[in-house]
Amino acid sequence: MRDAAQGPWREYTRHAFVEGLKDGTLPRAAFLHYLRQDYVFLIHFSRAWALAVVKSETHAEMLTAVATVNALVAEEMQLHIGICEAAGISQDELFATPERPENLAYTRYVLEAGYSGDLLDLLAALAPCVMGYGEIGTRLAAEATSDTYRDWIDTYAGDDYQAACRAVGELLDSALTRRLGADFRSAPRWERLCRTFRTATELEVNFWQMGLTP
Ligand SMILES: Cc1ncc(CO)c(N)n1
Repeated sequence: MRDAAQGPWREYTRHAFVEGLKDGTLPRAAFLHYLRQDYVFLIHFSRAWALAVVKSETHAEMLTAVATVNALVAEEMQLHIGICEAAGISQDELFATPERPENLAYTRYVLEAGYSGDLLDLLAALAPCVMGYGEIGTRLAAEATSDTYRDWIDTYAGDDYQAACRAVGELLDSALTRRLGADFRSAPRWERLCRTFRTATELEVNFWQMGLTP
């Protein structure tokens, strides 16, 4: 799926916003604005993973989806709450953040993929978010030249997040095999799933771009 989205994937994982996190040149105001939007993003992203529980067909699928909901709500959103609190933004203020259109477009696209499709359609839309941040985290942990955004980088480079990426990768592989067969890349649906993955990747690029314009 990533091979089918090469151009957008590179724009996503090497966006100017990401490079600013790496070398610490990203303005603090842009980072906090992004983080507030991302908190709202994670609310809807958690809802989409909860929909993955609804669309599961096996206990193993349910387990991974439920673990992802928990990791988002109990861990990743805590990072946002903690950083914002330290910057003087209360939880009430954070929760009341007005949603930017780029944010709304992305999360509702993902939810819609799940509402009208099956688990595969939903996972194809969810995968770029999970896997992209996993890639960005490991690269920045190795290449960062500043400690300014170290907390953020360490969250995505850390063992917990990386383990979640592996679990989601295994879920996607097994869900594809179960529904389309071992040769799922030759199935008629494959191309459309790749297109969904690509669109979600493009929406990630727009999300970073939004982050640069508070
Ligand atoms: C926009 C966006 N994509 C992916 C992630 C990773 O969960 C995130 N926190 N925000």
